This record gives sequence, structure tokens and C-alpha cells, in this order.
Amino acid sequence: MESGKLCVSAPVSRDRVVTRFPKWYTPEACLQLKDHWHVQVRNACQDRSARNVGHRLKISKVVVVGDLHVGKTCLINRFCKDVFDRDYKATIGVDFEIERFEISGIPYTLQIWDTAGQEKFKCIASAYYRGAQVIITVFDLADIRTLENTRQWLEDALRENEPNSSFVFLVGTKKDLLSAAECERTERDAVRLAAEMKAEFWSVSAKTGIDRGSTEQPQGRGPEGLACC
Ligand SMILES: Nc1nc2c(ncn2[C@@H]2O[C@H](COP(=O)(O)OP(=O)(O)OP(=O)(O)O)[C@@H](O)[C@H]2O)c(=O)[nH]1
Repeated sequence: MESGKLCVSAPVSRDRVVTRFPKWYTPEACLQLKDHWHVQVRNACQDRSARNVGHRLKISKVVVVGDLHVGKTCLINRFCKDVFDRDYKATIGVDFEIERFEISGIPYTLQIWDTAGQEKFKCIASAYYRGAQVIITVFDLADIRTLENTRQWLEDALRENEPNSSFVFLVGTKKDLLSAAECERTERDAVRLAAEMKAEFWSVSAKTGIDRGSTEQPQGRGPEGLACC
């Protein structure tokens, strides 16, 4: 069979067609402004003919790590299914979701690995860290100890990958549980840690979601336009 003649993939849903990027939380941590975007991605975005070689960019592996109960599964469920479940069901080992996008005309697939935070599953989960283009370290904004622990989670995930091969995100969850003042204090600590980690920081609530269309949030107050939370 001739390649290129058969279109097997379903169309990307409308809310997964990205033509506009979210505003950054801090310019220092903003991926779009970095000089070192992966060269393949940068070239593909600049070169319209790259649309025909989109298959080479097809899958990015994302691993989501962090302490137990911080909200990793809920974050992924909000992102992928736009739902929130208040009942806690511990992840056993790992789980994964596939999400298809079109970004500036380029087809793009995310393979999102949800890992267990419980110590007893750590060796199962860590077997899936290898080959991660994106590492998302998650903490609970209402439990500051989980922020400190993200250092160790990141170190473990980076150890399984080539140096400088992964984009790193630091995500604080459960924003709905904090007052504005408490949230601001924790976010300040998180921004400092994100700078150390060379990570992009987001502060979110999987429970409430966000006002997707809002442009009212001043910089540093929330992830406007983040497709998930
Ligand atoms: N209020 C609030 N609760 C949340 C939020 N996100 C998660 N939760 C709750 O926190 C608990 C843990 O959420 P999970 O997503 O299962 O946590 P996890 O990090 O995947 O846990 P493990 O699988 O054990 O690693 C659940 O009871 C959720 O309902 C949030 O944004 N706001």
C-alpha cells in the first residue's frame, strides 16, 4: 500500500486546535520565549512545509510525578476529559492517556503517563520515566511539604533521561482550597523553586477549572488559557 494515501487518524477535536499560546506565568519561565526550544519543534513551526513531516513530531511523552494525593490524576482528568472526581482512588503503578492536538498547523500527540505517588509503587512508576520529553512535577498548594518533595521527584525522573532532553513543569494544584494571601505566599516559594529547576510554573485547580476566555488575570495570578485547568 502506498504510504501517505490512507488517512487513519480521526480529526483533532476543535478545542485541541491551538493557534494561540497561553500567557506565561513569569516571562523567565515561559517556554515560548526560550531560545532553546527543541530545534525540531522550532523549525517545524517556522517552516510551513513541515506540515508534511508532522509524523516525525507525532508523539511526545509526558510523565507526571509527585507525592501521593497531590492531585496528579485529577489534573490529567481535567485536561483530558474536563471532569473532576472528588473521591480519591490511588493510582496503582501507572496509567496513561493519549491526547491529539494540532499546534500552529502541526499534528501533535501527547502520551501522558500518570504515575503513582505511593512509595510502594515507586519502582514500577519509575520504569516509565525514560524517554520523557516533558516532566510535570506536581505539588499540593495547600501542603507545603509536597513542594519540597518535588526536588526529589524531578531528580529521579531526570536521572532516567538524557541531560537537557526534557522540558520541566512545576504545577501547584488545589488552588481552590487556599485564600488569595495563602496562595500568593506559596506561589512565591514555588516560583523560586521553579527557577532553580528551570521549570515553567503553573498554579491551578482541577476542581474549579479556570475561566478559559479570561484576559483579566494579571500576570502571576493564574494560568489563563491553559487548556486544562
Ligand atoms: N479541592 C480540590 N481537591 C482536589 C484537587 N485536585 C485533586 N483533589 C483531590 O485530591 C485527592 C487526590 O487526588 P488524585 O488526583 O487522586 O491524587 P494523585 O496525586 O493522583 O494520587 P496518587 O494516585 O496516590 O499518586 C482526591 O480526593 C481529589 O478529589 C483540586 O484541584 N481541588
